[in-house]
Amino acid sequence: MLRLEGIGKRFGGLTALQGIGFTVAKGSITGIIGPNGAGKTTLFNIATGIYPPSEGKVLFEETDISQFPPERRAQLGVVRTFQNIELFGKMTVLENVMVGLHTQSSSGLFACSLRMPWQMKEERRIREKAKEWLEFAGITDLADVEAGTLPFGKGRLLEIARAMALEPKLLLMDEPAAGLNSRETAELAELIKRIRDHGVTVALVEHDMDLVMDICDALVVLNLGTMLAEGTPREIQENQAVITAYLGEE
Ligand SMILES: Nc1ncnc2c1ncn2[C@@H]1O[C@H](COP(=O)(O)OP(=O)(O)OP(=O)(O)O)[C@@H](O)[C@H]1O
Repeated sequence: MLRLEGIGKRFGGLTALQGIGFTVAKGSITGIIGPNGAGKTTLFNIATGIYPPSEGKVLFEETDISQFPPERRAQLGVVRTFQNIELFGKMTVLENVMVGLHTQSSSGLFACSLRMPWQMKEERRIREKAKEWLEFAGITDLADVEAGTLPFGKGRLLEIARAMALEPKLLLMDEPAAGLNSRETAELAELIKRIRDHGVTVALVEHDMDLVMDICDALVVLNLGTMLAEGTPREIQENQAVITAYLGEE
């Protein structure tokens, strides 16, 4: 689904990544892990189009998207979530998902504000669709709550619902468990598995090892800008180089 080939990234004289190559298999939940400063965020930014790689290629379904900006990737089905949740705080939970759907709709926000009959119908369709995504994320009861007042964990679920409304083929998540307590993390884990079971491939950068080991089908371990290992969670847990890299950090 997503293939990285020989990815390198330099910031001035600093080599942040070198020779990174792996595939995110269709239908998988793939985790990218590694000690602090390993290059995870840099790799995530390259995969999502924040900046291009200094060398190598990002291929999505065999299309070279290395130079595509985030919007163009989203049109192809590569959608991301943010570590710092970016919601419209003054809008309700439901409206936040509706905004995402409007950007896809033929009429758009402006036309809908004119309230022509066919646009009203479109508006109703979008509202229904948005409700379905709230249900999917388990936050239906919060539909009319102002998004800015949500507890952090619910905000994250909303952000994911909004991303899912774009009907991605691949969802890239930047530290989805950051800032969540254990109950919220468990809720998140269930949602991410549901997303995979819904047919959406997931790749995530994450620090929470328990979560990663629980939900991921495959792991990629970065260390000091290079690839240290890849394999199943069990293989990674038993990998001596990985154990040394993590212990060396403490
Ligand atoms: N925009 C930038 N300009 C210069 N150096 C950068 C930039 N972004 C990252 N780096 C450097 O690249 C290296 C990898 O950083 P990166 O943030 O990708 O690691 P990380 O694995 O995400 O770390 P953490 O787990 O602490 O978030 C670090 O040495 C960092 O200082």
